Parts: sequence; C-alpha cells; structure tokens
Amino acid sequence: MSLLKVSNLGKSFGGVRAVDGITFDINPGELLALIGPNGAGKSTTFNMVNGQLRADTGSIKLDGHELVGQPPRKIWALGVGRTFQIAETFASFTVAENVQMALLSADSKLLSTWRRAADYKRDEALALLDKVGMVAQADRPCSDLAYGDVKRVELAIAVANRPKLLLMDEPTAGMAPKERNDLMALTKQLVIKENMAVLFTEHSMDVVFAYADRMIVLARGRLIAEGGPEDIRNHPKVQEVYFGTGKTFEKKAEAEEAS
Ligand SMILES: Nc1ncnc2c1ncn2[C@@H]1O[C@H](COP(=O)(O)OP(=O)(O)OP(=O)(O)O)[C@@H](O)[C@H]1O
Repeated sequence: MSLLKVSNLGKSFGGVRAVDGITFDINPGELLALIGPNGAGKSTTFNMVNGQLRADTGSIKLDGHELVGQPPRKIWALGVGRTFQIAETFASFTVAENVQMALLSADSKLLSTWRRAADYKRDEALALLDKVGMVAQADRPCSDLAYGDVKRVELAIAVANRPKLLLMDEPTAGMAPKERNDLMALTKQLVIKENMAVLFTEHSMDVVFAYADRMIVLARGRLIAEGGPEDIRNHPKVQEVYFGTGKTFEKKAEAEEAS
C-alpha cells in the first residue's frame, strides 16, 4: 500500500494556479523526485505536504491520515520529516550535541532541558551518526566541518525523528559533484535500511537521473509526466518544457560531471 497518497491537490495565489489538481503517491523505500522548470509548482506542493501551506482542493494522506488542514507540528509528529540547515546558533555545538537536540525534540522534551541534553541519549545519537558515517567527528563543533559533512549531520538530525516520509528541498544545492553523489548514495542507503520514503526537489538533473527511483514532472502547476528515469528521459512533453532551459537529459552528462 502507498505511504503517501496525494489526490487532486490544488493551490492558487490570486489568479495563479500554482498547483492545478495533481495526483501521485509514494511507496515506502522509494526515492521520488519532484522536478519541473522554474515556477512549475514544486515548492508549493512541498509546502502543502509539510503543512506550511494549506491546500485549496484535494487530499494528502499519510498512512490513511489526512494531512490537509493539520498544523506543521502535527504533520511532523505523524511522520513527515524534513531536512533543515543547521542554524548558525547551533554551529558552535558539537555534531553529537546537535543530534542529541534533535532527539530531545523528537521525544517532545522542551529545549529548556538543554542543560541535560549533553547527556541525553548520547549512544543513540552516536548510532545515528554512525549511519551517516560521521561518528568519528561526533565531538567536533559543526562549524569546523566541511560542507558535505554538515549535510550528513543534517540528514542524521532529520532521521532522529524516525520519519516515514522525508522531504528534501534541493538537498545537493551548492555542492561539488563528488559530494553530491556521496550524499545521495547515503540517502538511498538510509531509505532502504530505514524503509522510509523520500520526496525531493532538485535542479541538478544528474542527481535526479542517477538516484531517483521514480520522478514526477510538473509544468505550470500540472503533472505532465511520471515514471522511471528512462520514461522521463524520452518523454516528449518533458523534453518540450525543458527545451531551451539548458538542462541536459543525456546519460553521459552525469559521468562527465562526476569525473
Ligand atoms: N506566496 C506566493 N504568492 C504568490 N504567488 C506565488 C507564491 N508562491 C508561489 N507563487 C507562484 O506560484 C507558481 C509556482 O511557484 P513555486 O515556487 O511553487 O514553483 P517552483 O517549481 O518551486 O519554482 P522554482 O524552481 O523557481 O523554485 C509561480 O508562478 C509562483 O510565482
């Protein structure tokens, strides 16, 4: 059975139909990419799933629970997680402490208990860091880490709440090709091991074609195509909407960029 079922989802801003009645689903263990040219409706869709925006029409069901109309905190508690950038304030804390704070929050403990957070579930935090290959750096401040390593810690923080569905908005933005591939390979491993699902938006087509199990393509708020990498690569409507945008759908592009 699908984990997430989105049906006839719609949202307008004034006269603009930002999302125009889209329907799709996601299965556990699946990495689904949401792509489309600028202004296609990707962020709007994302923000309806996490509750930051309320849908005008349609339904979003997670494991049978209706998410439309629920506040973001409730949606998070039901199992929709998202990656956040580590805020500057937390950069001076160690890698382990940042994950411990996420565990505190997942257990609905108040941040006022932070005095005790340094001891809170340290073993669990280290186990999470082990999953993302960062346990050896557990006691370094986040501010000392390389950018790619910060992204790994952000992934551990997102997984601390044991999400059923993880939303990742442009996870590899600003990263070099090698770091991008490492992060997405790690994400894919986690998806399989934890049996969660990931919905991600991404402008980098090499990442999408290398790592998404399936993709959905939006253009002007409508879902114009859905399928595996080969279906999408050869889809005439997809080629049409991307024509002239400089995006490449060639298989060799990703190999060249990674080398
Ligand atoms: N808060 C808003 N108020 C008015 N219009 C909005 C708002 N948010 C989005 N839009 C409009 O809705 C449409 C879809 O925008 P959205 O940001 O969802 O697209 P996107 O696919 O995420 O684009 P990009 O890749 O450029 O981030 C666009 O026409 C945009 O101008």
